[in-house]
Amino acid sequence: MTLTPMCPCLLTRHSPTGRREVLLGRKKTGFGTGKIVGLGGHVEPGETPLAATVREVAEESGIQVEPADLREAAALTFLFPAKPEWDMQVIVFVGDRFTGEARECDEIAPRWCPLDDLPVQDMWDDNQYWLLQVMDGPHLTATFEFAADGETVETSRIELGPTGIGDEG
Ligand SMILES: Nc1ncnc2c1[nH]c(=O)n2[C@H]1C[C@H](O)[C@@H](COP(=O)(O)OP(=O)(O)OP(=O)(O)O)O1
Repeated sequence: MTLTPMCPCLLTRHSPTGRREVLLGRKKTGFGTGKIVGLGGHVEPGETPLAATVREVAEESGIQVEPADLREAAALTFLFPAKPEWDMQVIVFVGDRFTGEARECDEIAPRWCPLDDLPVQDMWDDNQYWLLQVMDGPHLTATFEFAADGETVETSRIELGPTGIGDEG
């Protein structure tokens, strides 16, 4: 089984009215075009998931984040039995310290979304099972298996607890 390593990042802030928001973005190109996802992307060969996250956030939004200001929040496996070439190993990082204003690029249109009103209908189905849990909770390790439509989570296996998987590069 080959799992493509990916690294979505969830940056948060408080709006002027005190609402907590997370930086997501609508994908304009490539895999998952049209979906709203965390900023991030592929971990390149020889790169750690943390370094890839810092690089992808800067490339996709112009926002600068220091590695020390990110926390590994989850290690997720996405399995697509009907499309195994889509299988992924995803390390999710979260953080609330960064500099710069998010700007749109060719790949993605970033937008701040209230955590209490996420655009779930436009997000990957798996997000409903883990995204809010990882914002403040303990490290999460989980596997999601998608149905033949490539869209719907058919089974999920969630276990709590640190794994350290993101440190391995
Ligand atoms: N199922 C699911 N749940 C949550 N998040 C995601 C998925 N599938 C996903 O692809 N994602 C996330 C992971 C990444 O943050 C983005 C997709 O990144 P992508 O744009 O494909 O990666 P890049 O490396 O930027 O792309 P290219 O430059 O190679 O085109 O969505």
